[in-house]
Amino acid sequence: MSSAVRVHGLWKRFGQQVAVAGIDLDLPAGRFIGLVGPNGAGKTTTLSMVTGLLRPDGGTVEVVGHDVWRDPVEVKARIGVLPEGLRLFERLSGRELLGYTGRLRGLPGAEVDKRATQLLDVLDLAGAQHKLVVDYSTGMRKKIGLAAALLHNPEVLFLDEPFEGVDPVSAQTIRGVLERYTASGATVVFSSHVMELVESLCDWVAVLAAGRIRAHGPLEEVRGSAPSLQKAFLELVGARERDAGSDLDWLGGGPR
Ligand SMILES: Nc1ncnc2c1ncn2[C@@H]1O[C@H](COP(=O)(O)OP(=O)(O)OP(=O)(O)O)[C@@H](O)[C@H]1O
Repeated sequence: MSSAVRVHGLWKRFGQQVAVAGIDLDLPAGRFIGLVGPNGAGKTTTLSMVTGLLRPDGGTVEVVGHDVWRDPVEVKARIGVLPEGLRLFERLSGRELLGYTGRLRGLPGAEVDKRATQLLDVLDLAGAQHKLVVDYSTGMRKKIGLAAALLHNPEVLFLDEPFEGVDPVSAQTIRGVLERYTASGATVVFSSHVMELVESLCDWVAVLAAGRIRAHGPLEEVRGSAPSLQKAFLELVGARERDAGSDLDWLGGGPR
């Protein structure tokens, strides 16, 4: 089994807050991989360090055999990233953004045009291609960000919460593109706290909580005998079955 990503002893601290507490991970190539964990678990921090956006305090990261921090250009040529809080060039149209991204990636102009037309079409953005990105909706921004991340046909695609704020129709479209991409041997690593989504898309998962890996492996292995990934996840992160409401006796009907 070849690895898409190898992480060893990864650490990140923000002041007193330890965000990532010594993670070891070996993510296999050609899989649809989900990085799951509750809010604040360290998913974004981990993905930022793995993709060369945030320097770790300690540890190493290798992507397709190259060290991310020693060999950043080699790694960045082989990966696509859809980061959280995606920043785009707002005053470009969707089509111009792809044209610019393609040239930055060193692709010939005619090839960029061809790929951009196909991606805009598949992602249902052809009608909005000449609109400025600043006027795009949340879902449209995710889709144009995804198109920009895919344009150079990366070996590994990293997506931070790609379905957040996306309607079901756009989610289905994104899903179709990603499934087709992994079916051809490429690797997707995406973060989410929506278990149903991860369970239906991924064949390999890593569960992160409080900056540590709680479980990782093929989906069936991590799910174990639990009826769903959600249940397995709640057990793994040690969530108590709280009586949500006993302290909120003022909430709802009755005197205000
Ligand atoms: N730039 C920063 N400065 C200070 N603390 C930070 C910073 N970035 C992250 N943290 C802290 O690190 C921890 C992990 O945050 P991170 O954003 O990686 O979690 P996450 O799993 O992506 O969460 P979510 O699902 O809510 O997006 C949190 O406690 C967060 O408050």
